[in-house]
Amino acid sequence: MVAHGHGHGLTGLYMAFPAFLLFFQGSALPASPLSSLVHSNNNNDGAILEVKPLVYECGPHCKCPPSCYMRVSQHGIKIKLELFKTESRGWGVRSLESIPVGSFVCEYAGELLEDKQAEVLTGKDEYLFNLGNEEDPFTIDAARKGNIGRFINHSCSPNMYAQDVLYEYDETRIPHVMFFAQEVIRPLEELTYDYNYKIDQVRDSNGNIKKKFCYCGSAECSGRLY
Ligand SMILES: C[S@@+](CC[C@H](N)C(=O)[O-])C[C@H]1O[C@@H](n2cnc3c(N)ncnc32)[C@H](O)[C@@H]1O
Repeated sequence: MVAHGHGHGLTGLYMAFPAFLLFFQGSALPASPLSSLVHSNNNNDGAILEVKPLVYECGPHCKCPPSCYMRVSQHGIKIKLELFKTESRGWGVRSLESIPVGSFVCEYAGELLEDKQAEVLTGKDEYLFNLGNEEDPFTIDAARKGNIGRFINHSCSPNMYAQDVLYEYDETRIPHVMFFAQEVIRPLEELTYDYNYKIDQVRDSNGNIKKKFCYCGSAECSGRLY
């Protein structure tokens, strides 16, 4: 399987789609979600300035209003984004406006797969995002259903990071994957994140190492996506 994703560089990404919601019906929230919040570097403007292992936002069980500053990424895309054709990497996504550092940009939406399901998918693995739990791996598949997040390309010098976020349930194996700006992003600059592949670790169904060149154009480019 070829999926990009968190930390492990195994292989791809996910929004709350119906299958996922059904799966989580009845999941319990922690007794006090606020007590589990990662507060540091989350300022009153709703900016998260560096990636955290996990961020709890306020959820349906909190008494705070929808405008609460602990509801950073759950209201959807607020920035004008544009899909455009890149020269060498297919479709890409750029912002039509300036994005302040730490701002929420968009979610990676798709269907939730158990890793075993993902393994049997063939030919459509470029839209897989691995949620990164080694023992209980889940994958977000944006091949058939997804949002604009599925068109965001990889860069070896990315301007966004993927942040795990929970708010409406407490299932740490299946967080929302939310993209935040890790620097000020200028208008018309392409949005990118690090797919986190490990070179020579991606294999085809026969066990042969797969190679893909990286065309991110960064001065720090490693030359290979995987
Ligand atoms: C999640 S999709 C991104 C959207 C894709 N460009 C499209 O047109 O649908 C991932 C695929 O985009 C291409 N891609 C993304 N970043 C790339 C990069 N830096 N260099 C080369 N190809 C890239 C690869 O084909 C990769 O498998």
